[in-house]
Amino acid sequence: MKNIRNFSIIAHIDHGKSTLADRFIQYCGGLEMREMSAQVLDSMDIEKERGITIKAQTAALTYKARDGQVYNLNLIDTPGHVDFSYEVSRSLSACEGALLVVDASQGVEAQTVANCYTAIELGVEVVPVLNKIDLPAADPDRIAQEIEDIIGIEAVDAVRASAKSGIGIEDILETVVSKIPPPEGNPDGPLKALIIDSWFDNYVGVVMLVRVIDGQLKPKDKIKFMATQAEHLCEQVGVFTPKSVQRQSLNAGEVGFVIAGIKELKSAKVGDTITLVSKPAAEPLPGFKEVQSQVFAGLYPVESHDYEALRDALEKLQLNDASLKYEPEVSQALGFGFRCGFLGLLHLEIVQERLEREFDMDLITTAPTVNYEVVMKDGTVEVVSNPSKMPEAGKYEELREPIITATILVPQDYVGSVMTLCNNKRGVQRNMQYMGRQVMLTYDLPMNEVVMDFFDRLKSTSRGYASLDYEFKEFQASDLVKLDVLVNSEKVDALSLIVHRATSVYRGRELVSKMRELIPRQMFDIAVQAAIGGHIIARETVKALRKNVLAKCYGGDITRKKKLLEKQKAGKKRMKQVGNVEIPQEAFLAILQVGDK
Ligand SMILES: Nc1nc2c(ncn2[C@@H]2O[C@H](COP(=O)(O)OP(=O)(O)OP(=O)(O)O)[C@@H](O)[C@H]2O)c(=O)[nH]1
Repeated sequence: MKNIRNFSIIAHIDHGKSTLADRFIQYCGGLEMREMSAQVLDSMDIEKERGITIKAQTAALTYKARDGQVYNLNLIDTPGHVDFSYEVSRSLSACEGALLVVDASQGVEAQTVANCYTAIELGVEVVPVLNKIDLPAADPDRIAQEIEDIIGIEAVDAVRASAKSGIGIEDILETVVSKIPPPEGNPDGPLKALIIDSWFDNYVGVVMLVRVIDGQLKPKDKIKFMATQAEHLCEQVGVFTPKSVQRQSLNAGEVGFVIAGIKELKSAKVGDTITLVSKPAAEPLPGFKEVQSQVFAGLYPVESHDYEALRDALEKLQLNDASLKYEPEVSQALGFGFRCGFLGLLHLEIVQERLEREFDMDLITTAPTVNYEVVMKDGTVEVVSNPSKMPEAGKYEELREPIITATILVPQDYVGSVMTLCNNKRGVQRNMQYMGRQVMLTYDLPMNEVVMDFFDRLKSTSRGYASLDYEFKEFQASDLVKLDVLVNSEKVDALSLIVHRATSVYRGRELVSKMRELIPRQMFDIAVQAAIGGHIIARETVKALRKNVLAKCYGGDITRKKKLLEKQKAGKKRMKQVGNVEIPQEAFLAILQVGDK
């Protein structure tokens, strides 16, 4: 075990984690620099197109160090986005060390800070690396100081590297060997293996990436999942190099994959402990958690006959994404669809995009919402995630909304505007700390304000410099009201919103005025109204159309006429007929464009 090193890379999105990982693979695989084209590296990363690593990948590397010994380096990749913090914590707890990769031209971001703290709490050795030193704007000395100020670890001597040009790669690997401790564990104890990640493979079923803490795991062993109590027969074990290579066994201290003929991802939950039926461990490894959806939205097919296809697509996506939840839902306005639960906004965006691109679905997505707790008169608590299902005012005792604690890291110049933004979003300041050039702000914020447009606004008020990390804190009673939208006097359930009373009138007005811009003119006047508890608070009219689209092409040119009709048809795709009015997708998300008072 003394020649094993298990480590992860903590880095903010785009700071170069994937590029660096590819370099390690290249270096340890013994390939010459010139043999490794950019394309080869890129093809290993299926998530490249989006630029975000979602599924943790791993690689077992063999490294001959300067001391002449051969080391077994297990690199465990971690997702880099705020929505996946639970996965990050599980990956980190499978490691003894983590490389903190910071872009030497950008500096430390809130997400990296949060992940570093998680690592430090888990007792993981954090080793800083300054990447992208090839960039003219790189200022490694200043960034090293920043790491010391903000994270509080020694960084002045951090390796200066460029993953892109291959500078400092060997130095990093040497630091991994010298600074990160080898794994400890009992090779003869009862098996305890932590599931770091799991995904579905069409040929072999569920593949689990595990870290064996104690004991040994071999094919034909009868295994048991301690959280779900399910039992399976281990069929195959092996490691990724990053190609999969079968092994006779996985031993204490090692990282590798396990295949056990499991058909459903939900039987192999990230964070669960695998043990042997014949010699079970007394207790599971700490830290297991059921992941909970934080953000919800309705997804509806534009064409109602695509409903079954949408169900199939969601089912397929769920095979590989256990955190995606969905259940059928009927909307008066939109017909049959699904209410889906996501880990966060980015997760929602990814799912939506995959449905549209990979499954060719035309969807109407409703504005994202959160879970509310409704305390009924009889004291029971109901959880409601769809605003249109919210009971009428007066029927319940109290409404509670989820509050998150947000950590924002921002350069001093933008502190003022970020604080204004947080206040507008009903934030309560908890802390403010100066750390070198940066300021760390801690706010309690209502999650429903954050899912709206908080992230975009944070970026725009700080010119992209502020970074955010958040975690759920608690449900808190709040004075919330339901805002309904009526189109030609018909209530459109899919447009209902929950808003705070203080801003409800303003939001209602802004919303209908935005919708007036977004709903195309039709052959008749369309009244768009906002109502709270039956009272109309705002009204706008989309005036009837006087000309038709073909009026522009006086007679003659048939191709031009066709083109216009085609264009109109394409534009129609993402519209939904509500009553006799066609409402485009953007109008369902109009609330996201409503600013603050
Ligand atoms: N100039 C320069 N660019 C780099 C370096 N390392 C990475 N990059 C570039 O930075 C961008 C992001 O790199 P990635 O490796 O994809 O970053 P990542 O942290 O893995 O990003 P996610 O996968 O989104 O988490 C890419 O365009 C890389 O080519 C470096 O050392 N120097």
